[in-house]
Amino acid sequence: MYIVFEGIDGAGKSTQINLLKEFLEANGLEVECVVEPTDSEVGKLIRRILQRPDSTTDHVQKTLGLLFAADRMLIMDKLSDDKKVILSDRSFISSLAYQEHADWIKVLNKYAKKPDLVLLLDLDVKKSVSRSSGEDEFENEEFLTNVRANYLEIIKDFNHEIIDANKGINKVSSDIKKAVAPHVGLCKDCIL
Ligand SMILES: Nc1ncnc2c1ncn2[C@@H]1O[C@H](COP(=O)(O)OP(=O)(O)O)[C@@H](O)[C@H]1O
Ligand SMILES: Cc1cn([C@H]2C[C@H](O)[C@@H](COP(=O)(O)OP(=O)(O)O)O2)c(=O)[nH]c1=O
Repeated sequence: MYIVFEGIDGAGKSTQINLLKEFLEANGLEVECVVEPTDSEVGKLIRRILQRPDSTTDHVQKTLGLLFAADRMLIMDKLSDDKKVILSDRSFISSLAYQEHADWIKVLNKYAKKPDLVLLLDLDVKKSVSRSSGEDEFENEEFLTNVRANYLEIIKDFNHEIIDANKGINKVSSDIKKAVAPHVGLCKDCIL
């Protein structure tokens, strides 16, 4: 089971992945977490490029589209372990939302694993900017407004749940557990 967390920067993906992992493990499931960009050589290069002042310009975005697709191929074996619940912080859906040029990005990611479930943590852009470190050029209001709109459109093509990420951490966590429970054979009504 490959469950992907998506959302703009600061939406709470890593916080919620940790909470869901604890919950699933307490219910006897084997869980593995992955993060994109990864800690591979390609992932390290991506993180450097994300900090360039011109990172949101068209050619740098296309460069990132290529690198993200390569980085994700390096974790394909891990994502394909059907005995585990894989919780992923981002996927090729991030490339569709951030890098745009949808047809080209789809071709580049032809061999990327398709998620069984996408949880879109939908956060107000202003909250995202105030939560983020400000280190990356990506974390600006205009850019993220566009990314959020892209997500709401793209997500329709996938089995998904939209989670209101503006709520407190515990409420978001309980909404996520309720959304995931039926997919992993747990009782939705047993979650507070
Ligand atoms: N529901 C929430 N309400 C308020 N702050 C939150 C919430 N979820 C996460 N945060 C805080 O926002 C910041 C970004 O959260 P994080 O989980 O790293 O987001 P992401 O992985 O999506 O970038 C962290 O400081 C985290 O503690
Ligand atoms: C996976 C992926 C991430 N990104 C961007 C989104 C983030 O701004 C950045 C990842 O940086 P990161 O600091 O990990 O952000 P977050 O905590 O919000 O996930 O890379 C893309 O533009 N395309 C992609 O395909």
